[in-house]
Amino acid sequence: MFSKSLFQVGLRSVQNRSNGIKIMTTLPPGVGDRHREISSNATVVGDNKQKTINDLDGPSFMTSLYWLFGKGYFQTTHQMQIEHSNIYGPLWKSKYGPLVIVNVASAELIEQVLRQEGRHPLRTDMPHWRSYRQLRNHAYGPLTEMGAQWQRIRSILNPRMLKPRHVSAYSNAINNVVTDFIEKVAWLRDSRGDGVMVNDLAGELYKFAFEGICSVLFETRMGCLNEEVPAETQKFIHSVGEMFRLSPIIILFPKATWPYLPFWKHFVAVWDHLFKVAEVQVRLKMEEIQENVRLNQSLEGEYLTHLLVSGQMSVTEILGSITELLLAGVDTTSNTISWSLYHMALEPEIQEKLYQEVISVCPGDKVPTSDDIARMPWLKAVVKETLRLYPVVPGNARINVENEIVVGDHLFPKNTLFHLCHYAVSYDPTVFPEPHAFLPERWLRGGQGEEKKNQHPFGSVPFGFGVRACLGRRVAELEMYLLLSRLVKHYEVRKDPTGAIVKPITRTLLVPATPINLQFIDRSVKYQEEPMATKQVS
Ligand code: HEM
Repeated sequence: MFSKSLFQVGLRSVQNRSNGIKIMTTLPPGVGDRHREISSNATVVGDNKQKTINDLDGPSFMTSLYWLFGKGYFQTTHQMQIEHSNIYGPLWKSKYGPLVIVNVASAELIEQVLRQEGRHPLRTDMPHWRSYRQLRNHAYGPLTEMGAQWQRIRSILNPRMLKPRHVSAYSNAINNVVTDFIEKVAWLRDSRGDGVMVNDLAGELYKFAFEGICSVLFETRMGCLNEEVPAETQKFIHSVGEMFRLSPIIILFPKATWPYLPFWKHFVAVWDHLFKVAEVQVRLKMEEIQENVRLNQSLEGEYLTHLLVSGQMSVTEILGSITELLLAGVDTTSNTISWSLYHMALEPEIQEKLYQEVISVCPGDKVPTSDDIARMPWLKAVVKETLRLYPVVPGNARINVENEIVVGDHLFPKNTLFHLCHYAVSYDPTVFPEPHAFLPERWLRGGQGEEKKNQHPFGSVPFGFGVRACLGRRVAELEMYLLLSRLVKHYEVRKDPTGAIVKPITRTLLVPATPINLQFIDRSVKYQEEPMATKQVS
């Protein structure tokens, strides 16, 4: 009955369109007045015809291939977003064989797409990731699941990942990992960096991030920050990198050809390893729980214990979800922290402001808690600005499965594939003046932060928006805040005097193209030595 009435309303809107009068497009249930305003933009053009995908300009298949492989944008597709939006404007279509993608590169239009999403938003359905799971009879997790089943998984996984009360309970576990990382930096510097340099910081931070997310999910330590990293862990980190490297290549080929591709076997093998690591931990945790039950001991625990004990998901489902959480939790935070430190090394005055903020909130040996972090606006601004310049997910592909939608003055049918060009918008000078400059103050209230009032809220949405937004956001933020604040308190970070500028490339995610090497000067040693140095100079 409900669907029937929807159908009738839908029909009416189509009739309106054909009458050539101003259209009030049918909106999905639950979409408010704001969207009606948006829909009223769907005015009829002079020739009485509603604009559609056919009216969009954009590169043909051959032109797209030329850009990717002739001009060499395959690994800098984020940069291609900017170039194409300069040529075609904020809305254009790209063709890849039979696939037509509608690119959206303005804050207003991205807001329109995201606000009109239905109850079960869909990223590109990652058919190759799903194929692997079908091959091995694994369950889908939050990244790969769709529809009502996706919603069910999220409703189970969300509370202990996103509710502040639960997330702040992870502070101790993460702080322990941070303490080890600070020591590891000293060891790396002294044993491999001539007493001053840490080479390939992102590589080291991958191990930090893996250790951090494992300490949250499994309530256990994996030894990634030991001097010798366990081979299995090293292999996990390598497998994540390989999977992200192969993904954009495999997707270029038709599904039927995948099993015959020379690298498909490798793709399957790296996924096997990712699942294996999670499986070992799930099995160990189940044994621990059984032992506790046998001994009549409490089953208190955080993430994995909770999932296993609450019985809301089967073990296969838990494995599918935990593997995807692990996968999503490594490259994302580690790269963001690397870029933050890189910029602070390039801009010592920004680092100094952060240092002053941290020592005023946490003087002496005080280790920051989530409450302390709440009193560090500069720290948060540094992370926001980093994510603006380097959005880990530079472009997000979405499909409007549930409704036809209006974007700008175009009407798009159900199942249109949109590519949200977050990177291009992050560098839009009308949203962020001086877009290439690293200016954390643009996120602060007052002072230069006056700008903030004028900033479009969809100018930078690094964790996504709405029900399908990042599941690990709060944990990621906690990890980044605790690590950055404590690292900057302990060390002064300086740039590599011989180093060239590091640029990002896209490997599914946005990552540094070349290693980031930085000097780490122990602040306590520095301040003991500084008078000596001054004396020598005088
Ligand atoms: C700097 C750190 C991170 C950034 C910038 C980031 C960003 C994102 C973005 C943009 C999305 C897509 C949202 C959308 O489609 O609207 C996403 C999804 C997701 N993220 Fe994160 N993420 C980060 C860290 C993490 C961590 C640490 C975890 C795991 C604990 C995680 C788990 C996930 C999962 C599971 C999804 C899929 C959610 C779904 O489709 O329902 N992320 N993330």
